[in-house]
Amino acid sequence: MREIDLDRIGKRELLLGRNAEQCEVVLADPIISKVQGKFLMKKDSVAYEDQDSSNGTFVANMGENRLLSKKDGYVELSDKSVLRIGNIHQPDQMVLLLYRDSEETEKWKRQAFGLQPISIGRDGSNQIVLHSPGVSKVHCTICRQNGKMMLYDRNSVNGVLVNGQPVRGMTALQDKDLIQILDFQMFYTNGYIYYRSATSGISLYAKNINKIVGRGKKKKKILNNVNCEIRPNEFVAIIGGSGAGKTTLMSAISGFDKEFTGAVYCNGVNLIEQFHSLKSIIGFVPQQDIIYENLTLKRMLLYTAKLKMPKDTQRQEMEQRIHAVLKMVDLEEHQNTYIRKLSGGQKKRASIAVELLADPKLFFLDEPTSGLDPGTEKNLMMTLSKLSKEQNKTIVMVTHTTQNLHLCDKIIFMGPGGRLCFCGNVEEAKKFYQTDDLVNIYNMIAENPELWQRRFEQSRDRSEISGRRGSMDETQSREIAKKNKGTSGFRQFGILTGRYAELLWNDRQRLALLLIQPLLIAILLKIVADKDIFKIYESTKSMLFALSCSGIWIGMFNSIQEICKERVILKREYMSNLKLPCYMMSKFVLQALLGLIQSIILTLVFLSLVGNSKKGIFFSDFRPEMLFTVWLTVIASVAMGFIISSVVQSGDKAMAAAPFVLIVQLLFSGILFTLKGAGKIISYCTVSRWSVEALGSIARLNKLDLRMQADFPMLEHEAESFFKATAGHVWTASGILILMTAVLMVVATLLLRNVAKDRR
Ligand SMILES: Nc1ncnc2c1ncn2[C@@H]1O[C@H](COP(=O)(O)OP(=O)(O)OP(=O)(O)O)[C@@H](O)[C@H]1O
Repeated sequence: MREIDLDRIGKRELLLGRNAEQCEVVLADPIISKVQGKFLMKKDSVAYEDQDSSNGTFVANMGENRLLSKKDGYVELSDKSVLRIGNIHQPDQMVLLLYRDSEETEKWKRQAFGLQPISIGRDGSNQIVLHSPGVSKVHCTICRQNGKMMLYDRNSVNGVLVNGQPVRGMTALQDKDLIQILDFQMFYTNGYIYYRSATSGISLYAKNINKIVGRGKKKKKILNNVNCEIRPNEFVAIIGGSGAGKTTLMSAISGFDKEFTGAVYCNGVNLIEQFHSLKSIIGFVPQQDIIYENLTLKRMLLYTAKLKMPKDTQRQEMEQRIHAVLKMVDLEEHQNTYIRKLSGGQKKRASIAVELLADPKLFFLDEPTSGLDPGTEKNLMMTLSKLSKEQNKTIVMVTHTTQNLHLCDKIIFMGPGGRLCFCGNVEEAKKFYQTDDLVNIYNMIAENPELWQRRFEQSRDRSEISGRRGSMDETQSREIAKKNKGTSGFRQFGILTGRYAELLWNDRQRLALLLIQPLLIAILLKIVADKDIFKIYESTKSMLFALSCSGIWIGMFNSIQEICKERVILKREYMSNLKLPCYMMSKFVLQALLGLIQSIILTLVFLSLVGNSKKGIFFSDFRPEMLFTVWLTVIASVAMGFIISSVVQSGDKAMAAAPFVLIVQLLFSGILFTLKGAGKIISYCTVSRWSVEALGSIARLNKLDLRMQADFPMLEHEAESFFKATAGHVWTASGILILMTAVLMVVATLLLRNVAKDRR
């Protein structure tokens, strides 16, 4: 294995071949032609052209996988592009060239195969140790079996790619195979694994990005043919006027918005197609904070670590990582402070800390400096700049500020209509726009964005190599590697339930209100209740209806804001690895528990206040049965609340939708009106109907005297099938309430999938 530093040769054009007299890069291998290819060293990048070699050059680069010949012209190389020369099906007759674009601080190491298998993982006991929280303790092993080298994925969280293809369980390794774990690249040849235990950063290349929204006359282009390149470990700011498409561009190049045309390559791999494999190396901090106000900073980070880090991560390792991350964002002394008590700038840094936990190599931030004072803003920019250089991170942020842009390696200037009007460093921008003040550029672009977009493209084309774009348009997409098992469902459910319980508990004031509410309602019900309740039909029926409505009210208001208020955090976690059914179940289980306590307070206090007890359908006392029915009413209403909460984007909108749902429950319960036709059908779908039906049956309404019977004893009380006092009937009504709850929860979970489409 040889390493060749192309920059050090110091020429613009470098020939690659066997002939030492002609070529600057000499590979004395018979597979290589005398002059095989040519590297063109540009200011920011390197391109390669095959020189009519006898074997051609096979390129695997930014979605391309093809054999090059001279007529293909130059191909732009990106970081970690792979060139293969010779017979790619016979590795012993093939030369493998890996192109790395970033500064390498570490030499390639090699691990020889002995009798024992080679294990690769995060833990120090492995032969090859990869230092990244996203790597599992023992990620994979390679061993000799029946004369073959076999690679076994040890059920790792983030999987292994061999030659760009995900390994499912195991695969046989061939000589010169490339093994990739997150952004660690290794290769196998001649009985050795060559690797680097430090990563070298992620490059990003956006090609021909267009995005159109709206239909008909409202159709508009919000990204207009954007092309840009971000090199490993660069700190990049996307700037431009309001509505210029900064956030839209960032969502597209981060893979968080997939609805655009064009392609984004992350270290040469198509980001959208391989998002599932790559998402663990991506961090995204949206405009709103992605932290829970009612947790302490450390607890927040601990829950996130449990969700994001591999399940074999020990508590001590998590603590160490949390400590390291808090240090990076300078919040160590606030680790035990409740997030609600942190300042705006500290909260922003806390959101960054949450994302840093999984050690993302590609980090996106949407307006992290908005609302910060100039000092805090500068500190944050310096922190980000330091992170990009010291922690090998490629950082892209949207910002409105022009104050500290000199800290960035590159600025991307967006103009109205989603036009890219500049991409380069601050000094180059000033030179291009012939101004000393970046603020002037905003005005110049606003006046004529088309002109500046055209000028910038022309200036770029002059320094580009003709044919580059054309050749890349023939991109062949690779198979999607859907491999990210993440934390198991049960584990996630446990973590999310723990976090939600802590959040409920920490908001003591709200919890107290939720528990006092049923007590007050029970007292109010007693005040309006007739003395002859449970003796006279009419007053009992009205009271049971009121009890049922109270249950519906309590359940819905428990849950109606619980999802929408944390939608931004949910979106971020969902895009990472959160499983929505686990999330919904964690909410439901705790809401059901809370609902049980509220039902106990409401039912038992009310029944003891009215002082009547009766024989139940199943037991000698009807109270447990009444309580159970009220509880079923509450949890079905909790599920109704979840439906509203998963559809709307904010608590205000959820509260605005609530009266409509409650009115439907009142009108179609079958108590206030005699329903026929469509009304009857709707009533079958209401919680109130089945709740009152079960309560009325348990209270044996059919057997109670009508009020008129006091004056006219011969009058008969006709039994209604609605309140048939049989065990079967009570079971049916209760079963329907349970079924409704299950259906509503499934619908709410399905609806919640739209969270991925939220704009921010
Ligand atoms: N899904 C969408 N439907 C309709 N219009 C959209 C959609 N997404 C974005 N836009 C529009 O596209 C334009 C660019 O939006 P974007 O949020 O990217 O701008 P921005 O540069 O980040 O603005 P700001 O600096 O104000 O946050 C805006 O005019 C916005 O209204």
